[in-house]
Amino acid sequence: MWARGSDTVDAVNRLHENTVYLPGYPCPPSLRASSDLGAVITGSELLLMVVPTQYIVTTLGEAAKLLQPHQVMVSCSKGISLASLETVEELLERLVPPEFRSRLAYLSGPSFAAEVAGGQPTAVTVAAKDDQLAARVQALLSNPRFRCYRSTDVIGVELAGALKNVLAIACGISDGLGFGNNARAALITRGLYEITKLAVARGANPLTMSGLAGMGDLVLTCTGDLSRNRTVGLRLGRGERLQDIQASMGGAVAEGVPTAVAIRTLARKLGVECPIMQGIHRVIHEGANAQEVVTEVMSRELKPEVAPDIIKGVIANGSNTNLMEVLAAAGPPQTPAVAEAPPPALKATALEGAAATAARNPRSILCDGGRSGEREDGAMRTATVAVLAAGAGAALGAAVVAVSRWRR
Ligand SMILES: NC(=O)c1ccc[n+]([C@@H]2O[C@H](COP(=O)([O-])OP(=O)(O)OC[C@H]3O[C@@H](n4cnc5c(N)ncnc54)[C@H](O)[C@@H]3O)[C@@H](O)[C@H]2O)c1
Ligand SMILES: O=P(O)(O)OC[C@H](O)CO
Repeated sequence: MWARGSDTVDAVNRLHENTVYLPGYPCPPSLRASSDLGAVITGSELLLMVVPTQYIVTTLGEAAKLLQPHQVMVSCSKGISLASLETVEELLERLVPPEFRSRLAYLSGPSFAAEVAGGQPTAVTVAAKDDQLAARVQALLSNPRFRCYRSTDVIGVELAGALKNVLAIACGISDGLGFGNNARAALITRGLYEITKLAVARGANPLTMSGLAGMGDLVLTCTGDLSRNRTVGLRLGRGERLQDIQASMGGAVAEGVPTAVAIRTLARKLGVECPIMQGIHRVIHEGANAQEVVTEVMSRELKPEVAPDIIKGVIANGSNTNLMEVLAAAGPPQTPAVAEAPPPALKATALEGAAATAARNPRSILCDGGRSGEREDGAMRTATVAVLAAGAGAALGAAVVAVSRWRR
């Protein structure tokens, strides 16, 4: 093991415990620590790179040139470079020799170090562009207490791991302000939507966001008090200053603090709207009042839960997902049959008609068209219901009937 500080090296070699960063968890006596990075790199077959993202370039630097194609490097860092807006994948591909690029893998997912060290059951994702490399790392690192899944969606796994840290700070702030479970659940859910939009805009598979590196790590870090990012948020919400919080962390890092800056710039460049992430940036880096930011975010223009252009992006980027295989296998889409909203007195008949149309057509899905919402003074209206014939209807099975009613 390489460590920067001689106190860490000493503690691991003499006491067989990382008393500086992970006290209370004995290391195997066979583990040797050194501060000679070149020696550690050249003497290893599989390297785990676990340096905080903002220090990767200065730490690895010239030593990256020592890497040989028979070796493998697995990054466990979760962040985005503030200096260049690069993901860890992009940073490493720039630093290592060209022939080593195919030897890079990325490990991410819900994994508090203390629980892993304590032998608690943990599941993570290992991503590599080459599935065979991912499978090799998966086999090497898995054991009955540490289960690795594999993926080839490197950008998805990387962005999910980096962006959840910003949301963990948001959840901490919310809890620190005294908001309840509803607020935390809303932040996690709408935060995942923002992560998905950004990741899909960078070419990620949307399904990765519901996996261990996405939803898994997001839930862990937003709700688990072992999280440094959530803890920073909690203390901010209770009124402490960021500088004081960071100064008290003994060198430990909350990756979400710099990632919040990087992601604001990245979101602007990609043209992706991320109100929660932007709000967090304003609170932690611009000194905005958290209560006021919450009110602003909650008072924005009302909108659909999932924007239509996101669905298009998801389909376009999900070309290696089962969904696209299902769509392709189901053949060309059929002409949509649409049942428009009837006057209130006739609605039951029209809805039954729409449902009957769906039932006759095994390839159809019946869903809420979501187009109504216009006010008709004091009147209660029934939502427009559209029967959309989608090619995947047959494969998806049951038709869903969603009818909504509302009163203003
Ligand atoms: N701790 C976890 O539970 C956990 C789990 C999964 C992934 N990660 C990721 O691993 C990465 C490292 O996190 P950690 O928990 O090991 O860090 P940490 O907060 O425990 O420790 C910070 C580390 O950064 C080093 N450091 C501080 N200043 C530095 C500098 N100027 N140059 C080089 N190194 C410097 C310190 O020596 C120390 O090793 C992060 O990207 C984190 O998101 C952490
Ligand atoms: O302590 P945090 O907030 O850096 O989170 C640690 C890991 O990323 C959890 O998977």
